[in-house]
Amino acid sequence: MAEVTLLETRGLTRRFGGLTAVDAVDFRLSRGEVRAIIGPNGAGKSTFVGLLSGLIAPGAGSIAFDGQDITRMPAHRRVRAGIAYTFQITNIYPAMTVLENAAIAAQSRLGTGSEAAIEAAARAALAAVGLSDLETRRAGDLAYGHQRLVEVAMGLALAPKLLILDEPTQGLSDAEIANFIAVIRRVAASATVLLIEHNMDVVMALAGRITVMENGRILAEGTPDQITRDPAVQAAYLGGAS
Ligand SMILES: Nc1ncnc2c1ncn2[C@@H]1O[C@H](COP(=O)(O)OP(=O)(O)OP(=O)(O)O)[C@@H](O)[C@H]1O
Repeated sequence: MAEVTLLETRGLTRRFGGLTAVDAVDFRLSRGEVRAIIGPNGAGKSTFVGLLSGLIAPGAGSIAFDGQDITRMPAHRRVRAGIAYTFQITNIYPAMTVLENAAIAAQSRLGTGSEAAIEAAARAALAAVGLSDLETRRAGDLAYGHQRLVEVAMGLALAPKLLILDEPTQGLSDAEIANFIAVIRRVAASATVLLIEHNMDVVMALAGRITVMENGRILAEGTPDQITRDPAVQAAYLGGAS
């Protein structure tokens, strides 16, 4: 089946003072993929996805998304264009219920028009992450792993074409990680997923393709199999550990 490009960067660059965090990156993501970005600390992964979401402005280069040049589009418009982004840190409204949190995200997509439609979209997002039973609980009272799932549900309630997750399994227990893998497999049926992930078990379980970053550049790209066998990747990142 022919691959359709959803997102493409050319020469994407961001410097912080003398440091080039993202260095002329050419990157392509196809519709329907689950792609993992891996690489050592400081490789530029978070900066790269920050450029994609619009939270960080590029110094040079371009970003095309869904056939449109979004290089200079502000972050809130990128969300409306179909890019949802969840952060490394929990980003929910703790005093509100789980359902209200998802509804806030759904409302930002659907507007204030139909309350029933907003609630239905919020409930569908909670069902997708397995949180339906907890919808009346205060989000701030939930266990950390469940709060992370609320965050993913908020992303899903935006009905994104692309869901970007920055270290989503950080701080989760093994059981929560197993559940998260199942959640993302479901999500991948309707959205393209771009995942920064340090846990290689999660990467291997989910990613169709892996992009390895080092020093702001793409060091390698390929299937999990190709990446684990790549000598340059082993030397730079996997350290022979896998
Ligand atoms: N706002 C900033 N100001 C100055 N330097 C920054 C800023 N943000 C990132 N950097 C630097 O840019 C480089 C890339 O950082 P980035 O957070 O993108 O890496 P990363 O691959 O996501 O790392 P980690 O896995 O630790 O999250 C690092 O050297 C970092 O210190």
